Amino acid sequence: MTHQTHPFPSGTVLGYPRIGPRRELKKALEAFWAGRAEAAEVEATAADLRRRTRTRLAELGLATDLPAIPSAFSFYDQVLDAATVLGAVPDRFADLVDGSGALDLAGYSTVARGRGDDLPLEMTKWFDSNYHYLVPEIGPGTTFRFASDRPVREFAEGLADGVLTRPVLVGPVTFLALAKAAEGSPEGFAPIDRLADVLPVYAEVLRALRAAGATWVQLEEPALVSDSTGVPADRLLAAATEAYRVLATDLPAAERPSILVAAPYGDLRDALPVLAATDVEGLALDLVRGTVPTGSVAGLADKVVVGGVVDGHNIWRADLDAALGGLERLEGLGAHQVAVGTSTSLFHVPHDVEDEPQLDPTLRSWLAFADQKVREVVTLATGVTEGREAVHAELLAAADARRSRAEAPGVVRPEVRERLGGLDATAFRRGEFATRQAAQAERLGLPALPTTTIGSFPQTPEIRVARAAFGRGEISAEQYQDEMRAEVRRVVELQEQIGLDVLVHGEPERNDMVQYFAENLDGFSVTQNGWVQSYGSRCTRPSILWGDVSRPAPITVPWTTYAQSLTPKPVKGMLTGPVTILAWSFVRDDQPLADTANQVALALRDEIADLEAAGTAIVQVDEPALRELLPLRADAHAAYLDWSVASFRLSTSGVRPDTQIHTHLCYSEFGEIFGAIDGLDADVTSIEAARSKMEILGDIAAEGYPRGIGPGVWDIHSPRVPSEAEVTDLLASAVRVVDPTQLWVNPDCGLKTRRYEEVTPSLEHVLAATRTVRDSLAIPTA
Ligand code: MET
Ligand SMILES: [Zn+2]
Repeated sequence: MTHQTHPFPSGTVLGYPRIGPRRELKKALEAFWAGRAEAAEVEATAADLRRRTRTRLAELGLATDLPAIPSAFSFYDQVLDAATVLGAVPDRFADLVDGSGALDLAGYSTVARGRGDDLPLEMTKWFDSNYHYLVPEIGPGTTFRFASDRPVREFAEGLADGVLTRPVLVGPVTFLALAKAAEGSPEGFAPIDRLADVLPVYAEVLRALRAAGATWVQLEEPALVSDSTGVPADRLLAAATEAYRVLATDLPAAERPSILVAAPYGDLRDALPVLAATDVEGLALDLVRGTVPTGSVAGLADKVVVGGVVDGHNIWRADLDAALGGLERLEGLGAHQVAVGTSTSLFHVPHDVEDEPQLDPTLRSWLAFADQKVREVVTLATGVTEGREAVHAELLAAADARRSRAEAPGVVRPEVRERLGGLDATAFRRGEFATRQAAQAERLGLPALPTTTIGSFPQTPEIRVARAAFGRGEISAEQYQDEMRAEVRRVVELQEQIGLDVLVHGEPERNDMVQYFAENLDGFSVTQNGWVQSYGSRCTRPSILWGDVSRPAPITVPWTTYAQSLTPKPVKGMLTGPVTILAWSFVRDDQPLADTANQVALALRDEIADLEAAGTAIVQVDEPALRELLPLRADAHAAYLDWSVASFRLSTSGVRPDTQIHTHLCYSEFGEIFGAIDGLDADVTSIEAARSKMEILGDIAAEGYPRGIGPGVWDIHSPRVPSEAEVTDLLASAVRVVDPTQLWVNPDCGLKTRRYEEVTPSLEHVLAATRTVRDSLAIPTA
């Protein structure tokens, strides 16, 4: 040992759900934002949640006298928290900080949510998860200071309760790698340029934590497992060396807690030897996505290595035997101590399987939510310290669960496998686009710049009330269906009044675009309380894809054909694509994702065939999550894009040339995967574009993309109603870049989160703008 390391527990988790088993934090925050609760009430709810978390984790077997229990609470987002600690608040919110640079809960909420014309911090996906973080804005002039001692207070709160926790902070390299250059930054500036200026503040935080009694701190550095942060690899590695020289070497060990650098979501690769060569006392490795390093790694001899063998990102029970094997190999690397951990924080999974009494007991026996995963960690830690015999019964039970999973009816269905195995290349290919284009033009007779929407119309309180009543058995299936049909009729009439060209039924019957299909396909189950945080107070309830997938009966056909019966205009059928269904569910881990995606694709293919047979001329298959599952490592991109594009094509290639296939993409930057979008071979692609002022169109024009494209002309993420002039400008800029015969007109995304007060005038403006631009083109309208 070159210097003193504080004792570390034999088992730990990197983080735990923060929103509460019954979404208590969500409810408290939303009441506060709505003016129905005081900040002090939210603080009290949060303190209570933190206390319950500590108590629960201790009950489940994590140590309280060694820093096994993370102190990783957040009111909204951990990246915003780091910005708050560093005092890095954008200038437009400068009035919200007090004399010492701190934000109160109201100010913190405003930075997260915006006010009037002051836009909130931008939100984007956290690594390859479905969690969204807030993007810090850092410029050359951003001042950093130790502005919020919240992490210190929360640590002290645990200590006062008799629990020695381990504070968790986003590390300096990741914080800067995920930040964006503040507006007005000079060309070539990158936030990582400010590393030397944030490190002294991190050092102060570490000193304060030590003074409060913390023995270990966890600094999260997932940027080091990714090629996708925009910071070149050599720059990231140099930053890691510099950061941990300043924090671990220059700052003497006696003046700070021991440092655990955590690298969730993947393999450190070249960053492992770099981190191992620093004086940090511990490294947490993701051994679910990554592997145990082979060969020797210099510098591990005086370090604690946390082997993240329990998957923090999915819900299946661990293969405890294999996990122990991995930990044994890890011990072979000669670290000072090997501890057991989760691969990532557990905030990606729900709290407790016991909260799902309605789930099939066999399925339930295969699952591990956060609490079950803590038990797995504790079991494995016993196995490591006392030997396999000490946990013999637990190993057997885990093996039994896996066997039951492999053998249970529905997990492997020969008819599904045979059908997939029997496919040849033609199942993935449509005919020539030119032929399709001519046939579709003839069948549809649409005007230039056809107008449409993305699918959903507002989910009104009445719809939600009816769905809840139906769920509770208070109204019959017929009553529910009648109410939804009445809504479809209203939506169709509204679209006709506004003058849209291609109509939708409005999706009132869908609670969620993935769960709806999960509920109607074999191979899926849905939970009652399985909420996970998506961003801020928003949660989703991912479905569980556990078995071979097939479609027992048509799903959307009755809704689409009913809508079509009400209007002579074409009504688009609406489906969610295979990649998005996978991305927003907990997916089986016992076969390649590509195979699972193709099973979903075949079920959708059948649905599309039924829609086509029922007379539907246009079918849209949404793939908003196509970019989200893109692997963090560049060398894995090609294989991913191959199977994801193939599954979309498998779902859509069974149609006649005169049936028009649309797809819809949103939520992220698609420029990077433009080739894949082209590869989908959809006749028309609608894509989020309003906020970026149609940036994507440049790529499209440059690539010579031949098919239809509908760049969003209305940013539906805010309640703002765009003016007719604004939409006209966007469309006018679009027709300058793209051949007008390819152009469609639509909003950025579905309208389900908006209200009719916004939707009706916005769509009217879109239609008026379209007429203006059509006239200016002098293309005859049909
Ligand atoms: C997140 S993409 C949403 C697409 C879906 N068809 C909707 O309009 O809601
Ligand atoms: Zn969308």
